[in-house]
Amino acid sequence: MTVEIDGLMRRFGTAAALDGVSLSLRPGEFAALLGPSGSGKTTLLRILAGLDFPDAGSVRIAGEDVADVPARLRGVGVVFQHYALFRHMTVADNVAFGLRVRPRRTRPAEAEIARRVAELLELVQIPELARRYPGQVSGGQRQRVALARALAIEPKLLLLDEPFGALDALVRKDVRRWVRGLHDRLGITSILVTHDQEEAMELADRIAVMDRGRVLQFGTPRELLDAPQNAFVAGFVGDANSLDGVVRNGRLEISGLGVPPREVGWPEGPVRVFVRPEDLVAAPVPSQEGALRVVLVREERGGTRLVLEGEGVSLDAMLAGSAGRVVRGAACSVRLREVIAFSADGRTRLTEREIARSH
Ligand SMILES: Nc1ncnc2c1ncn2[C@@H]1O[C@H](COP(=O)(O)OP(=O)(O)OP(=O)(O)O)[C@@H](O)[C@H]1O
Repeated sequence: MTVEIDGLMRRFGTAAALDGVSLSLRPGEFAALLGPSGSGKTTLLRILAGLDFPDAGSVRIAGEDVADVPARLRGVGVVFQHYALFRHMTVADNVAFGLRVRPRRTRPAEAEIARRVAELLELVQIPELARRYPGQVSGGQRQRVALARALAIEPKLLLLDEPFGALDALVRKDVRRWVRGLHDRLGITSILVTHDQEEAMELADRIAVMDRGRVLQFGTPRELLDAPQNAFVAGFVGDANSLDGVVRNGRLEISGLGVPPREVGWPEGPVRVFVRPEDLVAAPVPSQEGALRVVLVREERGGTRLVLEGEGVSLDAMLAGSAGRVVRGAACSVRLREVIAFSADGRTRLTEREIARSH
């Protein structure tokens, strides 16, 4: 089932919540909308669900323009962060709700509804909770009820708005893996709204990075990490250090790192430079030589992660494998392995890996 979103605009007063959003989803795809608060993610989801309407642009679901299709006839299942379960209804009645409110013509008989609810509770692995009320089950179980309720109408498209936000970290990991498995088994198309990168990276086939009502890039997690198309994506995805740089006389100078200028074939002028922690390799030096100081040391699986501070900069770096141990307060120098840089307006990617080659 395809979803084609074309040129969506949505204004609230003078502010544009969506400012020309176009996206195309493949059948069976799991997409995520990732972006800071207020970037328009929920507005886009609400328009897809038929709970809000665009000022311009179109949405086609399975080839059909849904502008005039009311929410309950769109075949779209929605799960919100706060479940929105009916507290006075049992788990089974909550799941049955979407079927019972159908117009009589398409409403299944009660026996059929009961059969489908039992099947769905099996699917989400909580058959024993059918007669309980939402207040009598755990957060993770409530989330499963909300999913079963969204799936009851056999949606072609499943919309998930921060569905794991209210769960604690451990349950969250479990539930999201399970949701991805369910998506794969049912063969539906899903869109997840989140501001948690790790969640988007783990769950989604492709991620749309949003900022201020626009989609700045739509790509696989790998594409976003390896080839960000603009400075916003480079800074937002993957914890990169963002640094001021300038190209002068054909050489790139990066402020605050204490690394020598490098020859680059870029136009003269200011640039924004992004360096991932793995590509900023630190090694201790005698204290009078180092411009950078270690302020935090954290042991990780892949090595020792450091936070370094220098004149006007705070950097996430990795300790060189050969460096032994460092303590807080130690002086360090750094070596750059790979950088991604953009022109000052953030729109033109200059080049990658140029610095790496010059080492
Ligand atoms: N009903 C509304 N009335 C006025 N402004 C709104 C309304 N709904 C959303 N907005 C504004 O539109 C912009 C986009 O909001 P939206 O909720 O889509 O962002 P979001 O990316 O989902 O944010 P969050 O991650 O905080 O949920 C925000 O500036 C918000 O204040």
